[in-house]
Amino acid sequence: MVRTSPVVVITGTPGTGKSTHAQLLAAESPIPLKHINVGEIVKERGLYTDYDEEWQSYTVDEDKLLDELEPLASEGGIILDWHTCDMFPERWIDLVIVLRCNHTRLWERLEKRGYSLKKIQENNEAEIMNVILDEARESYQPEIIVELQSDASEDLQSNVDRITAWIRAWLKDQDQRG
Ligand SMILES: Nc1ncnc2c1ncn2[C@@H]1O[C@H](COP(=O)(O)OP(=O)(O)O)[C@@H](O)[C@H]1O
Repeated sequence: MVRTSPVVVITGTPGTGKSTHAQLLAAESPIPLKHINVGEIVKERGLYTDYDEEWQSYTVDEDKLLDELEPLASEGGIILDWHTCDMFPERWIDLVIVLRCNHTRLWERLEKRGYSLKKIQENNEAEIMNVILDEARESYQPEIIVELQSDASEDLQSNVDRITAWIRAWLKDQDQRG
């Protein structure tokens, strides 16, 4: 089944601005895009095997999660907002946005969110080490990966403008394919 609307992944270290971008993109997209906050779905629908107290995070049941997302992805017209991206089958994905944030700002955001020091350090280290960008590069073709800086609020609008421009081009390309 050929998708008539794209599947856009917005990924990045926690705190880089995934949900903020996803919400604005869903509001400004030229076609309806459903914002799927994957972390919320995992919690709400019990798509996990256990909860890791130390890291304050759920151990995701990958098979259950992919079964849950498969119909949405094949339909298209969704934004997959998650702090990891290597789990999604390549055939699902049309565009991968990797958000980046200056690690000092990221530290402040995660502190404000009330993360434990251990969790702040772990995520800060991941951002400095380009962990999510490397993960995206190992999982998808380079031409569908776009790295966007998300430090200041003006970045938000310019990033979403770039993504909506990409969506328009994708739609035109689909029309031409017939
Ligand atoms: N580009 C940006 N400029 C300034 N603040 C931002 C930006 N993107 C996100 N934020 C702020 O950073 C915090 C984390 O954003 P959020 O979207 O929840 O991140 P994530 O979903 O990646 O964990 C929020 O307080 C949000 O308002």
